[in-house]
Amino acid sequence: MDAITITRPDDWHLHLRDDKALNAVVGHTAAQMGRAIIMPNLKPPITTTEQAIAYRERILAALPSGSTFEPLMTLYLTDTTSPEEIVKAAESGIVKAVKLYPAGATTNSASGVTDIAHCDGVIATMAKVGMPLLVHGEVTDSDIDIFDREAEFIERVMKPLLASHPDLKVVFEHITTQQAAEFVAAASDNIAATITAHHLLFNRNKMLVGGIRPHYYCLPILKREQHRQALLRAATSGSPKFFLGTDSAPHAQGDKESSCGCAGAYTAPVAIELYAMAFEEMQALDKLEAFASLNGPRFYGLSPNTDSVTLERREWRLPESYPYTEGQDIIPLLAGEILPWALKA
Ligand SMILES: NC(=O)N[C@@H](CC(=O)O)C(=O)O
Ligand SMILES: [Zn+2]
Ligand SMILES: [Zn+2]
Repeated sequence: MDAITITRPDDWHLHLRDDKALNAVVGHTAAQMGRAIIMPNLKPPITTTEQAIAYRERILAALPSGSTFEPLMTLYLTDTTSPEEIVKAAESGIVKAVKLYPAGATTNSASGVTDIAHCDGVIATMAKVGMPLLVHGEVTDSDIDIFDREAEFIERVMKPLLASHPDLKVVFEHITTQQAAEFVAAASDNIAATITAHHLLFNRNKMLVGGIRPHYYCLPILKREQHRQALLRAATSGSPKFFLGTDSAPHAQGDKESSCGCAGAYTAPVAIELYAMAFEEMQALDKLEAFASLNGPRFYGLSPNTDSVTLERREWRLPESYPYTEGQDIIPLLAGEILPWALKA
C-alpha cells in the first residue's frame, strides 16, 4: 500500500499545557486531529467547570487561524471534588470526562486522589449522569516495583471500583501491559482503553540499552516486549474498546535531559505517522481507521469527523527539535530520524 486515506482521527488523551508551551504545541495536534481530550494536569489543576471553560478559550485562542480543531475538556478529580461539580460539568456540555490521578503517580499529580474511597459519592454521580472516568492506572505504593504498578492497580483499585459502580464509563488510559489489555477486552462494554503510539512501537530496551534515553521515559513506563505484543494485538484486534490516545506530554528539553528528568514523550507532531508504523508492523493498516477515528467517538457518544486525512509512503526526516518556551526547545520522539509515512498536506 502506498497511500492510505482514513476519516480524520482524534486524540483521546493529550497534554497541551498552558501559556507559551500551549502556543508552541497546539498547532502540531491541530494539523492532524479533529478533536482531542485535553488533560487537566496543569499547575494548579483544572478542577472546576469554570476553569475548564476558561482553559478551552485559551486553547482556541492559541490555534492557528482557520483551524477547526475542537478541544474536549476534562476535570481533575481530587479528594474534595463535589457531586454538584460533576452535575455542573455534565450540564455544561464542555466537560466530557473526569480524570483520576492517584496522588504521586505521575507529572502534576500531587493534588490527585489519595484514596479512591474519598470519591465514592462523586463517582456514583458520574455513573448516574454518564460522565466517563479517565484513569491513570498505577498504584503508588513504594513497595510495588515501577514495572508492576499498572498490573497491581487492576487488582487493588480497578476491579473493586467497577464492582461498586458497574454502570460507570471508564477509560483505562495509556495501557502498557498484557494484563490491562486482557482486562479491558474481557470487561463490560462501558470499559475502554487508550493506547499510545510509543507503547505500540517500543519496549523498555529502547529506553535503556546502549545508554539511558530520557525522551523515552514516560509513565506508565515502557514495558518488556511481551507487553508491547499484547498491546499491538489489542489495537489491531478490531475491538471497539481500544482507541487512539497519544499521551503526547511536552516537557522542555532541559527538564527531560536532566539528573531527574520529567516523564512524558512528545509525539504530537507525528502521531498518526507513528500509529501507521505500528499497524503496518502487524500488517493491519486496514484496522487503523477504526482505532484512530471511529472507536473513540463511539465510546464518547460523538459522531466521527466528516473529513479525511491521507498518509503517503514517503520517507522524510523529523526535525531535531521545535521551539518551546523562553530559551527552551522541545525534542520530539524520534527527533532527527527518518519516518516511512508522511501526512499529505
Ligand atoms: N505520561 C507521562 O509520562 N506524563 C504526563 C502525565 C501522564 O499522562 O501520566 C505529563 O503530563 O507529562
Ligand atoms: Zn497518565
Ligand atoms: Zn497523559
